[in-house]
Amino acid sequence: MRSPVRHYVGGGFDGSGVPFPLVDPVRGTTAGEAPAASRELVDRAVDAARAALSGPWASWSPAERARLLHRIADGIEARFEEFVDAECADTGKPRELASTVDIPRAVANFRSYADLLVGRAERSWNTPTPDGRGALNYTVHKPLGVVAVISPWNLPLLLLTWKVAPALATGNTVVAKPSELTPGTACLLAEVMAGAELPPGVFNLVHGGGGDAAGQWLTEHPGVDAVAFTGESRTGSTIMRAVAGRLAPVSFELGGKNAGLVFADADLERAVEGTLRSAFTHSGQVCLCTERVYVERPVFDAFAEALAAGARELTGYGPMVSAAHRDKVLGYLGKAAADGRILAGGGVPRFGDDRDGGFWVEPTVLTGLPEDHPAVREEIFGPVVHLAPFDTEEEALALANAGPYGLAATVWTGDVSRAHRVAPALDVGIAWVNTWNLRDLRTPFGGVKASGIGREGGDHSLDFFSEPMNVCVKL
Ligand SMILES: NC(=O)C1=CN([C@@H]2O[C@H](COP(=O)(O)OP(=O)(O)OC[C@H]3O[C@@H](n4cnc5c(N)ncnc54)[C@H](O)[C@@H]3O)[C@@H](O)[C@H]2O)C=CC1
Ligand SMILES: O=C(O)/C=C/C=C(\O)C(=O)O
Repeated sequence: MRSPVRHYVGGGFDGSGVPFPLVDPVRGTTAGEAPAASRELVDRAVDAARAALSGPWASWSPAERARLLHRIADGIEARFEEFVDAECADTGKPRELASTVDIPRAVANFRSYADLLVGRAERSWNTPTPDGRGALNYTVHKPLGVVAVISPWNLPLLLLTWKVAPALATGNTVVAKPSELTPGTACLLAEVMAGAELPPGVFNLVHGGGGDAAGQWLTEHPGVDAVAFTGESRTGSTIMRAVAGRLAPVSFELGGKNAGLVFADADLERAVEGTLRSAFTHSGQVCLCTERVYVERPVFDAFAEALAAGARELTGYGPMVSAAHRDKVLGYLGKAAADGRILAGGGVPRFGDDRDGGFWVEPTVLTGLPEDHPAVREEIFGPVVHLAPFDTEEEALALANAGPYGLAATVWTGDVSRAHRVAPALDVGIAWVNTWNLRDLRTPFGGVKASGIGREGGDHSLDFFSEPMNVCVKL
């Protein structure tokens, strides 16, 4: 059984609220419960965050805030195995994934924003004036105020800390709401915060659902100055409407339907290995995963055969996060089976043990569907990839750039000129050439079209969470 999930408001833990069940995705059994925050508790969290803005936190220097971020990172490392346990219990993801990606990246999120903060430059300009004495203009960065951070269930701690770290680095106060499906590591993070000598109210955590629950009450709250959100594009639209009346800024990382392009000049083995990783990491439940691959016709059959064989051989993958999500993914597979061909997977694996009650879907390779088919156009967010051939570079680009999303893409080619021609022509926020998900936390991260608003990462996050103010001094 998990340790109790609690809210953290004004520097104190709080277990109030109607409990909702937490389900083990591996077996489908109830594995604990979490309290749903009342509207009154959400109000208290926002009030605590507002009050903390004018408390001792306001006078912390960037160097002090950077030291705090390192203390938080140290605190996560000190309880590393507990964090891994909680992340696996909530998501069902393989231990290997949580211990090499999710939890180390949460640590890196705090450390890298600490380092960026210390090295951040304030710009200045010498401005000529008619009297010849000039003026000095310089920029001061102020916090936005109370920031709501709303995060999804797929990479719970990674995506929460990706926003909490820069928000605190820049002097804001935070009210965080993790996904109701995966509250465990956020609660451990609050325990780490409680031991990190953070003034009360600087970091607050409330649990509960999205619509007509903690998420909505937070985004509609007049005391929330900005919203940073990762999740579904439709939820992003709802949140935009919620903040529109008070014109609060938003930073959104939303869905994707990411394309991979495999050219005939690519190292095919490397392209297959990379596509297995980009399609099936965390069973496809990463917004950056590849869901459609376009392969140059001369190598289509060889690529399809090798990818399908690789998918059939995959072991050690995890389940879908919930029964509802499993049913959504299987719904797409049902339609795809009727309208196209399944080259690998396509169903539910049988284990002959208690995992048969869990939310599993086989790694699946599809082909033969038209481009307007729901399984090719809509974000499935599961272990499903569709393959289609192309004949020219122009056609490949047109196929990749079609559709409402524009988050990420991969290009597999052995031709350097082609790589530099094709990658920038893709309508996405990030294009990888001969690799996937190689991340440098200083680079801009986000999507175009329905995949997001704004960029996070490096200075982009520090800029979003700050209000730049110009001071002009006549000399
Ligand atoms: N980064 C991405 O691209 C992600 C995409 N998804 C996609 O979204 C689908 C649904 O997953 P969910 O986690 O349910 O995504 P979601 O967008 O519904 O939820 C993400 C977060 O937003 C909150 N939320 C939901 N409705 C809200 C509202 N009206 N106001 C404020 N907060 C709200 C949720 O409680 C959760 O904390 C998945 O099947 C997948 O297709 C899910 C996770 C990440
Ligand atoms: O920041 C990263 O490296 C990963 C981000 C992934 C998402 O935003 C997602 O899966 O939702």
